[in-house]
Amino acid sequence: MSDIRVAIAGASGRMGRMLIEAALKEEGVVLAAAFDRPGTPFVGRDAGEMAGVATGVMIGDDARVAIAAADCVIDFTRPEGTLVHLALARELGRAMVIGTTGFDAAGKAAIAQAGREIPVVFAPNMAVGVNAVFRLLEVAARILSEGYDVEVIEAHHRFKVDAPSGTALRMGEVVARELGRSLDACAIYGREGHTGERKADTIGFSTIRGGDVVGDHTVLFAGIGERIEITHKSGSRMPYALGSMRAAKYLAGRGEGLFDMQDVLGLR
Ligand SMILES: NC(=O)C1=CN([C@@H]2O[C@H](COP(=O)(O)OP(=O)(O)OC[C@H]3O[C@@H](n4cnc5c(N)ncnc54)[C@H](OP(=O)(O)O)[C@@H]3O)[C@@H](O)[C@H]2O)C=CC1
Ligand SMILES: O=C(O)C1=N[C@H](C(=O)O)C[C@H](O)C1
Repeated sequence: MSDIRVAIAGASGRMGRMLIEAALKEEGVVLAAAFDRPGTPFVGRDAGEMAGVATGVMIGDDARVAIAAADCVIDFTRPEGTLVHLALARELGRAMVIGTTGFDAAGKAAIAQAGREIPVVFAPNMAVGVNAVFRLLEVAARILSEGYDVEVIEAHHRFKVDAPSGTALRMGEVVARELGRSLDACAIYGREGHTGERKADTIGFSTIRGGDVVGDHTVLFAGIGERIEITHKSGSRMPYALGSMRAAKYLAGRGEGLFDMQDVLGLR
């Protein structure tokens, strides 16, 4: 199989930099382009500069030119940016890996629609460990389906703009599905004042924001007399970037379809 040529969106962002570093190291992946919003100070500089490598690939500000130069665009930006890049990938017939979180229902529908024309991996967390936790949660929810209250607790850095995290929401969805519930119907996103007793069959979410926390997630199953906690802690963003490289390679030569990291890792 020939190398997959990737374009990195949001090249100067926290994930963009990590993705460039990973793409430069990953066998079977070639960094074809890197781009960011017009006006971003890094536009016009070498994409490898922050990783201390001269690549000859300059950070551009024209998404169309960058996406056209690649087989696959990897996007960790913001929903509004990702949807513009998605439209370009559709028009140009390019594959796309989407790590951005915080989409509304219309955004998710646009991604599903694009998956009917181009190959797309869309996942709230590309780390192998988190995807293993999704499977562990299915087992835990099945065994602890009676008499245990489910709470999802997540912590992230002060710069994160969406809450709860995409990963926390997916954890809630995994548990809700296993328990035969709809997350939309049973999620509680905050408590304040006289809340009354906790209702059985709800799934609660708690969000912590502070400092430089990369990303911690815990699902708590709280019973009478015992508690079970399943926790994942990120110490670096590199596992997200390496997972994204696996996702890009998974899409190489593949036809249209909407996939997630469970597909990429063969966990279905
Ligand atoms: N799926 C996963 O495994 C992971 C997902 N994420 C998600 O990835 C996303 C990015 O996170 P992070 O790297 O920390 O964020 P940053 O804010 O550090 O980077 C975002 C980048 O996207 C650019 N950008 C912002 N808005 C737009 C837009 N409208 N159009 C085009 N580009 C835009 C920013 O440019 P500028 O600086 O000019 O605003 C910046 O370069 C978030 O949604 C986060 O939740 C993060 C880690 C792992
Ligand atoms: O914004 C982040 O940093 C992260 N976002 C993703 C999410 O919302 O789940 C993944 C990871 O937790 C880091």
